[in-house]
Amino acid sequence: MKIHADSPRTDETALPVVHLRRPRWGDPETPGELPTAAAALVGAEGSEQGEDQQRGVAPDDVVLAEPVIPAAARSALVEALGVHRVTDDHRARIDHTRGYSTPDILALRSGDAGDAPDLVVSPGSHDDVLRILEICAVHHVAVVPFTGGTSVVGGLAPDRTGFAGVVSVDLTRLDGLVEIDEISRTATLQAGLRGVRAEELLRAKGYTLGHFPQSYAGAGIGGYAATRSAGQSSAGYGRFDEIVEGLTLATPRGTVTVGTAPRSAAGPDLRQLFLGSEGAFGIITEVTVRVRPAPEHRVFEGWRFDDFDSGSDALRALAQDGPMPTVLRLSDETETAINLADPDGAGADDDATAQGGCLVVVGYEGHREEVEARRTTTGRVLAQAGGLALGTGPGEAWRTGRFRAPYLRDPLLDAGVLVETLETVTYWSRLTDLKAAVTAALTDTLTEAGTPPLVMCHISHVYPAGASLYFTVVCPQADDPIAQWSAAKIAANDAIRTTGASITHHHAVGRNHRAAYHDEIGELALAALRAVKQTLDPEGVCNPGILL
Ligand SMILES: Cc1cc2nc3c(=O)[nH]c(=O)nc-3n(C[C@H](O)[C@H](O)[C@H](O)COP(=O)(O)OP(=O)(O)OC[C@H]3O[C@@H](n4cnc5c(N)ncnc54)[C@H](O)[C@@H]3O)c2cc1C
Repeated sequence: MKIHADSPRTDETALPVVHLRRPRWGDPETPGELPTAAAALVGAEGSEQGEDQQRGVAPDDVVLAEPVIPAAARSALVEALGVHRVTDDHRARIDHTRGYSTPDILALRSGDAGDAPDLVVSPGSHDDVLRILEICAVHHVAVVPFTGGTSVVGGLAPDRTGFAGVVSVDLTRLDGLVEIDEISRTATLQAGLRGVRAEELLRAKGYTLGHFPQSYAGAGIGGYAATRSAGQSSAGYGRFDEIVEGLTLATPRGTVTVGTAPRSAAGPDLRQLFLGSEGAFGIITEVTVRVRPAPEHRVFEGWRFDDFDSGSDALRALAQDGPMPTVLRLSDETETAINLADPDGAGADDDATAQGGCLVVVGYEGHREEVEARRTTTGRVLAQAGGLALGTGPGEAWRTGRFRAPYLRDPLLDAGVLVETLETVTYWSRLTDLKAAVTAALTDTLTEAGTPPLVMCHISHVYPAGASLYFTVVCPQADDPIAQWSAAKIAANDAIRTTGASITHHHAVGRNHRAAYHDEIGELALAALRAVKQTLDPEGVCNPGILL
């Protein structure tokens, strides 16, 4: 087995926009395949026959419930948007069913499209979105905003109990670069703009957003803002919420615009109320972001540390005392040994894995002289902390392969291998305990179920006070893989909350993390958020059951 030749092994400036077709990741014309070493690692060599059996029900054969939208709501939507912008087409409903978590993929493969929307509508303007919300509020129809559809936390599967139907609002047509303010270095982008296309439009003017989540091929601006997404270059460019200067929100009660100035003492910062609101307060239609000049030079390199703790100390030193590279990431011993930082090389030995220990990937972007100066001083800190320079090989392998890992999941599932990820964040002083607790929770639960896992972890985003941990879990699939993962995830969530960490650093809350999130913020804070929702969305039609 080999990775398909056309799968995107490239950097962010050359990736195509991918229109995701459920249930598989990426362009259906260029399916991912397992690299030989990875296939051998999971015992999936030559299992094409097994693959066909595991792929499950084809999307076109999934049986959908009849759409249950009130006739008056449907005709009002058609009148507002035009007949071609309102559809209950089978494939459109399937492609807007849930997101891209492993349970989402498995459910659809099993033929379960129970969360399919009744209608998919495509607004072309902010006013269209206002009108949709107004109509849905009147007819008590639930509304799901949909940008790229890459949610991994159940953010696209609202609780339809008590509602007269569910409408998915696909924002793809809101795909414009509204304006660039070159003096202030900001850009206003429409919410439906895909990340890849946004970067393309900005690069044409000499700028970059610097936001590259692993879901970059599919996710978009509205989704980034609604989930507080974090890109792989967050050390240098900041998380998405950190670069948002302002936004426009359509609600069933009208429009809210925030972000008069970059900083203000005029009351609480309302941008922070709407960033991460996951469609529960309304639909974000425009976002103004800080942009940077596109980098003229970049260098990515690898460093080796003896163990995770010494690598973690080195990252903390950089996060607290500088200098800060653009990308900074530490794989633990298991992830390094598997070579997960380079999906093509997963399971294979190379420079990064040969000597054991833990791999740190460090990337620098900017003006040439500044990059080289930062690289020298960062290198000094890493060497003093016990790091061994591995050169640019492992860094470049990670940079050009970093959008490929999602392509491995489908062939792994085809081969009967369960793979899923989860993430969390805590203070540096609690990081070791958090890693141990989550690893033990996942290992114990899946081992007791008779499917001992491989649990890998990396530090993906660092701050002066703490860091996020990202876990990847691989194990044989049980007869009911959704229940199998659900038990492991509950145990991991408990471990996260017991060690005082946050239930999510960047995947957001959705439906899957709702209970843990409510536990995390407490009753009073929850009541305050519900009061905001009640004000903006008195009928409660905006993404019911998501977040709140
Ligand atoms: C393979 C893979 C890799 C991933 N890697 C990363 C990563 O590196 N970093 C990261 O942060 N996340 C990652 N994610 C998670 C996901 O991509 C992010 O949450 C992303 O920000 C979602 O963007 P989207 O456009 O796909 O949003 P969607 O999935 O369309 O929506 C996400 C949520 O926001 C709501 N929403 C969408 N648009 C709007 C809007 N305009 N206004 C209000 N609410 C809205 C939706 O209803 C939903 O609840 C990954 C997911 C996958 C499948």
